Amino acid sequence: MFDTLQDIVRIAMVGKYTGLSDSYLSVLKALLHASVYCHRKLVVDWVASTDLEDSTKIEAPDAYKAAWNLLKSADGILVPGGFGDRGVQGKILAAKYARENNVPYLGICLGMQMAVVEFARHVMNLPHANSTEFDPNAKTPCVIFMPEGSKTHMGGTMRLGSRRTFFKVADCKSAKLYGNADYVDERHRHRY
Ligand SMILES: NC(=O)CC[C@H](N)C(=O)O
Repeated sequence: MFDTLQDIVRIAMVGKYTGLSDSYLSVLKALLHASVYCHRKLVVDWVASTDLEDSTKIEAPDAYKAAWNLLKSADGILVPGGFGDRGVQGKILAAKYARENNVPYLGICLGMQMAVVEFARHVMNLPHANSTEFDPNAKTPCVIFMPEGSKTHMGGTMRLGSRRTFFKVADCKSAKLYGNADYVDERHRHRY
């Protein structure tokens, strides 16, 4: 079926492990299923998020240009999960580009958290907005350590596995995405 598809859909995958597609295997499989459903031939362009950053413009201008060209030719931008602050600025830049240019953006875990930081900084005019994962003393924390976790036991404290989330707000956009459900069971793997 995949081989018969003609029209291409380009997805820019902006992450850290660009040389290691195994770590994003489930994301790639989901994209493949979704693209076949939409009768599109999936092309995934891997973009190292650090290559989108200003420092790369100076240190490796060709890599910077190539990364931005890939991002700009994408039909959709996906920023998957991740840990650690390397490449985080590039993820924020990708989210900003997507928002300003109306390119569909899917942020998973860290990718979603960075879209929140981007929106807070550039739309809500909160320049110090950050996740406390990257700045524990952030003046405007907008992604915070989950109170049920323990700061002293890293690794063992992640919110892992299925968890029920209730939609409590009337006319809630997230609830609509889930067909106006009262609650949703989602898989978690994060500390913030
Ligand atoms: N799965 C993830 O992407 C984790 C995001 C972030 N590092 C957190 O711990 O919340």
